[in-house]
Amino acid sequence: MQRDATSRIATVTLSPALDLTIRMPRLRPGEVNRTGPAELRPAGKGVNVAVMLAVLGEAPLAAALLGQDDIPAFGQFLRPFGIDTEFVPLAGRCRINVKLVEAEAGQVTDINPAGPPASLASLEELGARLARHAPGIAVLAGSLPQGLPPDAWVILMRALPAGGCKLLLDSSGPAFEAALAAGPALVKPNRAELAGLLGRPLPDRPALIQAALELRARGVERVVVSDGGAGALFLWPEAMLWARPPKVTLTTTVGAGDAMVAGLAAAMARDLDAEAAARLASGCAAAAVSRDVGAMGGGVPRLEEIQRLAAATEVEAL
Ligand SMILES: O=P(O)(O)OC[C@H]1O[C@](O)(CO)[C@@H](O)[C@@H]1O
Repeated sequence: MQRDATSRIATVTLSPALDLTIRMPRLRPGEVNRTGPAELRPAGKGVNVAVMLAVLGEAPLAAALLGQDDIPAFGQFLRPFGIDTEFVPLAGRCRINVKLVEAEAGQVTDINPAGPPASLASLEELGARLARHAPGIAVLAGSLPQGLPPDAWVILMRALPAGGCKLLLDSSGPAFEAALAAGPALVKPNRAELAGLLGRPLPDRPALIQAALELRARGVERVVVSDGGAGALFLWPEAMLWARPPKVTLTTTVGAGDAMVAGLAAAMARDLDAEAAARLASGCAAAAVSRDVGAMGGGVPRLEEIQRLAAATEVEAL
């Protein structure tokens, strides 16, 4: 679906990764673990969001700071999805993030090392290139590379005309806190990230609602707090909802949050109301956690499955 410039979505990843996914019944620490073939594929939060947006029928731009040796592999991976790219090269290789999926234990262990360091000049170059595409929506996703200050997202967004681009933020730690100054239209922390931002535990639903309201009081129009299998809270200007997708068979939790962010960005581009946005985002997340993760380049949910899960999502007004 080709959209006009006001709703063109750009995803920005400052610290992309090659995800190395290894599946095994159970990890035996300290022993030799032999497994079936592992999967290595281009990823990182904004990259994953762009792929899911393409599945939804959008035509996103994926922008990133990227180790120069990996630029061909990322381009090759994204091109078949019809995703345009804008990569500012960094010296060396991007990081390899290890995902250990233990089927018996039903758990995924992520090991996300630091990638190559980035400079302020590379960030400014990315901002200038992004400005040339004049996106209507920018998804700022993932962690920051070494070498950039916590307010890197704010610096990057200075390159875009003020108010000309809606920001959707999915970051964590000090970068999340600092990026609030860029005036995001929507933020999507998970429970732990929001608890980290506010410096207190958020043990139950009332605590999550209170925390989301506090973010709104800080000027964020739309707040989504994802809470794993329990669903997610959607705080919109006109409504507060809890959405819970139907139970699915879990294959991996990796990328579930990114899929939800893609649903939210598409909802924003399509001007969907709170309930429709909650359904689309929940359907994307549920389809992502139950996707077929077999082969290299696989692991992309089908649009029909997203639509089925979106329609079957329970939406409760709070
Ligand atoms: O930038 P972060 O927070 O290290 O997250 C990156 C990781 O998150 C994912 O995007 C999954 O959400 C992985 O593809 C990637 O390895």
